[in-house]
Amino acid sequence: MYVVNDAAHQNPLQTRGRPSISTAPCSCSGPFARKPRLFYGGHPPPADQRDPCIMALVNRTEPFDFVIFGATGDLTRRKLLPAFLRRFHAREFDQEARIICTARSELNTEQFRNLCSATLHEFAPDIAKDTETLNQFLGLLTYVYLDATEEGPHWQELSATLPDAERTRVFYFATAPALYSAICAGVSQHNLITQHTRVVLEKPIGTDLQSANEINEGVGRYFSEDAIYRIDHYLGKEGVQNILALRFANPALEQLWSSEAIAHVQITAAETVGVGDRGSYYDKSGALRDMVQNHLLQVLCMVAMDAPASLRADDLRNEKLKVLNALRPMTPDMVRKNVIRGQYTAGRVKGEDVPGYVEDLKTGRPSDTETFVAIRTKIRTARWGNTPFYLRTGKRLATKTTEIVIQFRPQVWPIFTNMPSPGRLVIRIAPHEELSLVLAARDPGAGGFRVRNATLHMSYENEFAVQYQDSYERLLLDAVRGDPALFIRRDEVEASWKWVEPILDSWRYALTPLEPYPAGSWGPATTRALLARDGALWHEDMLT
Ligand SMILES: NC(=O)C1=CN([C@@H]2O[C@H](COP(=O)(O)OP(=O)(O)OC[C@H]3O[C@@H](n4cnc5c(N)ncnc54)[C@H](OP(=O)(O)O)[C@@H]3O)[C@@H](O)[C@H]2O)C=CC1
Ligand SMILES: O=C1O[C@H](COP(=O)(O)O)[C@@H](O)[C@H](O)[C@H]1O
Repeated sequence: MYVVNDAAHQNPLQTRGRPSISTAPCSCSGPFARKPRLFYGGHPPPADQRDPCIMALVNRTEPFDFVIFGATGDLTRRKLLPAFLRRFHAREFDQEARIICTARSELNTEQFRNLCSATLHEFAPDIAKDTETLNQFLGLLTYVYLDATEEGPHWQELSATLPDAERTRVFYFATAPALYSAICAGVSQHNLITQHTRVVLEKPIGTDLQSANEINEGVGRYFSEDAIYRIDHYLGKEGVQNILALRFANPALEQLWSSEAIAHVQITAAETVGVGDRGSYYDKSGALRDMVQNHLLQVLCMVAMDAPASLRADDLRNEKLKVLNALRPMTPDMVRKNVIRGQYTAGRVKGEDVPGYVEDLKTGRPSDTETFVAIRTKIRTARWGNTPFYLRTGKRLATKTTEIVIQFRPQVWPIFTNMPSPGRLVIRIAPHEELSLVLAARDPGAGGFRVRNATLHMSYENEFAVQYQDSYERLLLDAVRGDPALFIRRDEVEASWKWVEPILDSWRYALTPLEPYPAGSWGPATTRALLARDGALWHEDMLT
């Protein structure tokens, strides 16, 4: 049988999708013997359709211990456990792995596994229906009651689940950040930090620069920076990583990648969902902290950074940091002119009536938290100095869309009398990964030389016949393997907060009005004016 070579790789960005296989002889007989079929890291076919010789070309991990703090929470249920189940099903790790789940709910392991079974049927139904895989996976889970803020025997119980100091050990903090320091102190006091331990921090890393520093220092007292993995799930998205390939594997495109050819860049993360049951968190956060400080700025970095020397973590992070440091600082006057903040009111989304934000909160009190933000900014570099970047995100918008629009400049001396609007490249990340290049083309037929726009379109789903990983699948296993390339370094967090803070300060003095927008729209009406003054249109307006 052909077997996967388990050699740990150095950088999944470089090796992902092409791990080596060793050629131990196949022990099978019949039509499949010596004729292995291969698939690339996606989900293998259901068990009953599996070719006995199929070996996933996935980078198998060594056995590891993964401890989740906050294992009864929403994130663990909806994202972490389904992601692990999928990777287990793809045979990226085997039954020697241990996933230790901790929280304050009074449960034993059997009760916890039963809860997980129901959760996995809900959030990974395609895999959970394979009972053999599901049961094997549930067998990896152990539940330990643990209140991070209290000393007590539960820490010894946790310790007892971690007998092997030589194994990779990951602590995943899926709790409120206020608990991070207490958890670090607990694992340290009980000698649970080994030289093979790393820690994954969920967002938000703070609500401003000072609180971010407090969190980073709190964790930094126990873990060195290279053992701290700050997750930003946007970096794990296939479409976001593809920005690297698009830019740095297509030199012709990279030649155009500057203010010389690019009039402006739009980065949009629009959601149709409202605040849901995360109101108590969201109302203290708002769209600027929840989405812009982290996800949108990271995407902006991927679009704007210079080519890194390699795909190694620090090379990537150094280039991203330069972009963050080059963002034009916001003064109160600039915030007033360049930032729109809005809050959704009742409206219709996808054909359904939905309530406004304040009703969604169910507190009975008004709120001045923004559920929408649009920002016009510039990057003070020779490459980008003359190109505005527009960022926009919001809840209860017209469609679920995450995309980047690269708007090219118009022809300097048009020889055609009826030139259409200048071309653009649209990098769509959600709901599907797609690339569209809008170019001018001659309209065929009689009637003179007419030019109009035509679109070259590529859908990743059609182009690459693989079902690729969700970002949490990728990032969890990157943390296990010890590859920090898609995680955020402390100085990036600080630089992001430094840029965002003046906006928050200016809002505190009510210098920017909170504008209502109906659910199902594209945000407050003034959002259009932000671009109109540069003679530009948002993407949806270009299409009408
Ligand atoms: N949910 C999401 O979609 C996202 C969440 N995040 C972040 O992930 C983190 C977790 O979010 P989420 O799952 O939604 O939060 P939840 O409130 O749903 O879950 C919190 C978890 O923390 C546990 N917990 C609370 N207090 C203690 C304590 N003193 N000791 C030990 N465990 C404790 C809870 O256990 P118990 O209930 O048993 O007490 C529960 O398991 C947050 O930082 C959030 O910002 C980030 C991105 C998305
Ligand atoms: O981190 C967050 O991201 C989600 C949006 O993520 P996406 O992958 O669906 O684009 C957002 O809903 C949530 O408020 C925020 O905390």
